[in-house]
Amino acid sequence: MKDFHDAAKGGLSASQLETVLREVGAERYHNRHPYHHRMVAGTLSKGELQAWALNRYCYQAVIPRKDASVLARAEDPAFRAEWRKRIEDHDGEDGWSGGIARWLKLATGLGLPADMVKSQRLALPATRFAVGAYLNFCAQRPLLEAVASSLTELFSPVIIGERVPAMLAKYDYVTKETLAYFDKRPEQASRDSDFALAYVLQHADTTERQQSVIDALVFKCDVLWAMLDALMHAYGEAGHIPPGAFRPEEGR
Ligand SMILES: O=C(O)c1cc(C(=O)O)c2c(n1)C(=O)C(=O)c1cc(C(=O)O)[nH]c1-2
Repeated sequence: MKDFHDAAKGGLSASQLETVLREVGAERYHNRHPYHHRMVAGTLSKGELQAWALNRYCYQAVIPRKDASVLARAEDPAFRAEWRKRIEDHDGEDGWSGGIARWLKLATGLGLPADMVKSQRLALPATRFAVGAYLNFCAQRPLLEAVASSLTELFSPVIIGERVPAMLAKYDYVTKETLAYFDKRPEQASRDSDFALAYVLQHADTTERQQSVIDALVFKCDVLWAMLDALMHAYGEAGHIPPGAFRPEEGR
């Protein structure tokens, strides 16, 4: 395992920086997590899949809020015009015709009541903390780091490409309609991450800034990783469901 804490030492060219950022993804993105491996192997119980969908809803719900905080600090109108597409993707025209609504459909398609998912009350404490940390990071760190923290999206088409066919093949109750959220994501993620990567490569123009964008991406991988760790601890072998959190009706 590579340690990225001084990966920018001595300064990097733009293409070297891009290489390091991609290495962060190759080593630390959540497609390497055992919960994901179990999902694509078809060995998660329905309760574990429901718990994943329920908890991931908290992440989906915070994305447009963190994007609004990025937008609020961007001084360049062209940057804002590009970045606001992210909010439109998730909220749609009326709040409930975009990605958040499609994620809700995914959760209800797995048998969860919409109100329960939307309330976020039964999410794991660690999910709420991880998602809150992402929101705070984007609100408090410099704009460049907030943009860099979105670069996990460079790798999301890969995990979606692993997840969707496997879920359709391995779980007979999962339908294409339930997974419609993912139909648009790879295209949206590529558009967004191309823009974010170009911005980061252009603006990370000192060794210090280069290290800060690498650290931001590592942090974001940790957010996604921590969410799957929490699911595994609660719903996997250990079975330590925290008080007040979602309890699958069926046993494992
Ligand atoms: O399915 C996934 O594994 C996955 C990962 C990520 C990501 O890498 O952050 C995002 C999404 N999905 C996603 O659907 C999404 O809208 C999204 C927005 C962002 C972001 O950081 O701005 N990441 C992601």
